[in-house]
Amino acid sequence: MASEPRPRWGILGAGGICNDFAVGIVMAGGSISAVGASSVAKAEALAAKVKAGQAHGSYEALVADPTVDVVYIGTIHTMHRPHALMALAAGKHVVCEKPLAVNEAEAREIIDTARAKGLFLMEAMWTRFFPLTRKVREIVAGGSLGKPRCLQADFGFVGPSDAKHRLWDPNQAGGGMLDIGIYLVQLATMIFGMATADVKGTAVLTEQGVDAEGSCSICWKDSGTASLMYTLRAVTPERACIMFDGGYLTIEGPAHTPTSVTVSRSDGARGKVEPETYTVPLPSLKHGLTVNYPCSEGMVYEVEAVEACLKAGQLECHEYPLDESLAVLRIMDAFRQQVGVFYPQEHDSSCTVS
Ligand SMILES: NC(=O)C1=CN([C@@H]2O[C@H](COP(=O)(O)OP(=O)(O)OC[C@H]3O[C@@H](n4cnc5c(N)ncnc54)[C@H](OP(=O)(O)O)[C@@H]3O)[C@@H](O)[C@H]2O)C=CC1
Ligand SMILES: O=C1OC[C@@H](O)[C@H](O)[C@H]1O
Repeated sequence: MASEPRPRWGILGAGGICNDFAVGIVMAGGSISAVGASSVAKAEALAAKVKAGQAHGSYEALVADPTVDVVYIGTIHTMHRPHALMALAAGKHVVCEKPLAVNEAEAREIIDTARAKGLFLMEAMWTRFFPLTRKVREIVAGGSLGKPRCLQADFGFVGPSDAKHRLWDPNQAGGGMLDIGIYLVQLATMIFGMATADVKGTAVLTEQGVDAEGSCSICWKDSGTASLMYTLRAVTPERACIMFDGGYLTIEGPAHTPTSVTVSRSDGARGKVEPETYTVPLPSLKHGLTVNYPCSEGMVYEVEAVEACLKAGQLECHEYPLDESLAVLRIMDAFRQQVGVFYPQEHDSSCTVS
């Protein structure tokens, strides 16, 4: 019996993560129809590497390409909204890098558009598709450790020395929360859910006014608390620990791309636990392919998950639903409001942090 054709991908952008996601498609045995970038030379360079059929010198040409079914958007944060809206307007399914948009209001506009058009949309929160993230969810839902009560997690690295880099630039919605704090917040919503939470934040801001380091405490009064710390100026273990009434679960660093998880069960005697470790190594890169970001070999899991959704005709992914993208942005909006990080585009559009 002939197998169904795979969805044909278009890669919008040719920067660091676009390469890595495209490598994930190649590793999944998928099909890349085209790459579209700000210049044809950039598009051609990536297209040659991942053996895409076409290279377009504009994003408009990419989304208009009839051989593209689903567009992956890997441009800077501030371009996610216009690029997602452009691809949806052209009738394409969309997978958009994290954060789905700069704030909740922008994300809502993208989501409403996708839903109105009956097109698939997902924020590319690749962590959700790692085998060990799925294992963590299974353990939490299974209830054998009891109820999750607290989460403690960190993510940090020393940011680029180039002061103009997107991470430091308010015009590109820089700062640590939207870039890496988001991984901690999505872990918290994965454990404690999407209900409205009380958010308390503190942060160190740069001279340009973006957050170089921050600490975010979240309280869901009926379920638990999260204590999250991120930094762009220190190396951290990038570990996460979920604490239950019957023990604790440690996701070893790098927790956003997990390869080792230890479950420590309490036998009832205070201070005594029985540890059990699960490991799943990263998949190997296919010959000749290279990635820009640590552990991007794991992009393949996300590609497989999206393709499974498309094959099943789903318009969103139950492992990272759009309402959860909104819940995460709501928390990040509240955090930014408290620590005083506002982006220029938020002053002159209706999309403001509420
Ligand atoms: N899932 C993950 O692990 C990771 C996700 N990301 C996410 O991916 C996105 C891109 O990050 P990254 O790949 O590191 O960034 P890069 O700077 O490497 O690439 C960003 C791309 O955005 C496009 N772009 C459009 N407008 C501008 C502009 N005004 N200035 C600069 N670039 C512009 C460019 O596309 P073109 O090539 O067409 O010129 C550029 O290549 C971010 O949203 C980030 O959060 C980043 C790293 C890891
Ligand atoms: O998503 C990400 O994960 C890895 C980081 O290095 C990068 O800055 C960020 O965008």
